[in-house]
Amino acid sequence: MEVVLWRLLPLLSLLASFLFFLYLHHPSKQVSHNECSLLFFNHFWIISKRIVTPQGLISGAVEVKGGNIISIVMEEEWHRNSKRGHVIDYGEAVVMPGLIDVHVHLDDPGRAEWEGFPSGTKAAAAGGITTLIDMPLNSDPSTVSPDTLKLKIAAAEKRIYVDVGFWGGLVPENAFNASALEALLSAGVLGLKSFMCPSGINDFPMTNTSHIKEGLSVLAKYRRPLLVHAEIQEDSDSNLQVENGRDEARSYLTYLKSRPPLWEEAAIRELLTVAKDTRIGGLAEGAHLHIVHLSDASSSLDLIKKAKSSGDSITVETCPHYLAFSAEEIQDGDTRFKCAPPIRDATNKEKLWEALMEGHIDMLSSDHSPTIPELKLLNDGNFLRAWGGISSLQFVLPVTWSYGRKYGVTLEQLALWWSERPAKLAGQDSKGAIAIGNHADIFVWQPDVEFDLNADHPIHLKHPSISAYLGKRLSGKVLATFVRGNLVYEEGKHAPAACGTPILAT
Ligand SMILES: NC(=O)NC(NC(N)=O)C(=O)[O-]
Ligand SMILES: [Zn+2]
Ligand SMILES: [Zn+2]
Repeated sequence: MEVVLWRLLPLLSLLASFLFFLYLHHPSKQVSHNECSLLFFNHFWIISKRIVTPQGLISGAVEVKGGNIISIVMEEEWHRNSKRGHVIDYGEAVVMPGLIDVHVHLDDPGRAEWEGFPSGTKAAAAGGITTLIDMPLNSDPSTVSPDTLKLKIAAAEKRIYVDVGFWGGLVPENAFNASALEALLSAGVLGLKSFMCPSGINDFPMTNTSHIKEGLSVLAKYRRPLLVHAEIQEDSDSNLQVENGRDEARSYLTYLKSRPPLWEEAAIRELLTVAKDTRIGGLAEGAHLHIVHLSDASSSLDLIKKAKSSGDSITVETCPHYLAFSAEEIQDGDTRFKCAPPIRDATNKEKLWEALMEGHIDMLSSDHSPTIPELKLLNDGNFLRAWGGISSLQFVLPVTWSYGRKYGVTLEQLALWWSERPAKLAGQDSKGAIAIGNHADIFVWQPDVEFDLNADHPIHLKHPSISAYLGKRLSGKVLATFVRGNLVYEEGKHAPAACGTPILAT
């Protein structure tokens, strides 16, 4: 009897391992007691033939444990490797560092009906974005003090599916008050943001260069950036046309002429008078200036290039909508395309691509700035009165890729523009690259898979109808998104619980 038992033992243990395997892979077990992730494991390997690392594209495996990347091995080494754990093999699909979107308006708290943290961060996860930095305006109140930052953090609690940081507002009320700015920075905003023209939001008034100079001198101590909406309202013919008839107001050209490139150029010219303070040995050494959503690829860009070569600490972003669309294609009355600065002509678009490819534009951001469809005035089509802002968050990756292919955009460039440089701007040393020790913020996608962005497509944004990309055919399907090792999105499904981390600067 005893002998029989001994003989059966290997068989029994085989059966036990098989049952354990079934238990782990049973569909109902995919969602464990850990509701933050669609994956049961805390220690696992991601394998792919195409992993984008700072050293280039490799075929190999990324080991994730406790939310971090703990090792990266090449394919040859992997085959020699005997220590294995749970393995997810993505084959030819591309594994990249999660995108970091430094310019997002989620409008929460106070205007969550415009977007809000839950839908905004679900859309981000579905688009491969693992971290976003929320703008200080369009929420109510604006984030301009420690108390208003507290409201943001409270609103984000258990409602964010990806990591979220916050920019604070530099406004006339706090700009000349160094201790107020220090309190805001000490409370954890990653940097400040200001407008050189009216922002469209009453509790976020515009700043002039004196305010900005003061802001930079405080930011210098914290080594954090100032982001600037660089347009200065100059007189233009079409300012006078606001009261014109319905047809003029529906015409895209009327709107385009109301915000000429001169507005951007004038703002940047003024900005550069204080940007020199950021040079080594300057009054605000340690601070950094970042120009958001550049649209003008002519004189404005020339000024920025000159400032960079003079040693100013300055960077610039543009957005997918300036790279995808041109004024010529925008139909009159189609206010989905209204944003500031405006989308300019096709020649300008070509020059933006050229500047991006040549490295004069440092990074990309969505400037996702939605509202309720009623305020987009989609029926009326009045470009002068509609809310300005493009709705795009979930689609920035396929848009950059689809429209960039003819310019020869590479996967490494995508990682540079959408991960590495944004991480640096936001001071996130543990993010922005697939590297040992970093957070396991990773997404997996199939660049060649095309899809029609129509009503059948799962859109997680609160108001899909206002998206400028609706009706487009795009290339690049996101399969899976990991935030700090949690599988937060896979094939149309999100993790049950919202476990993103609010990021506060220390
Ligand atoms: N209040 C806004 O969200 N404005 C935004 N609007 C745009 N870009 O049209 C922006 O970033 O300037
Ligand atoms: Zn702006
Ligand atoms: Zn914005």
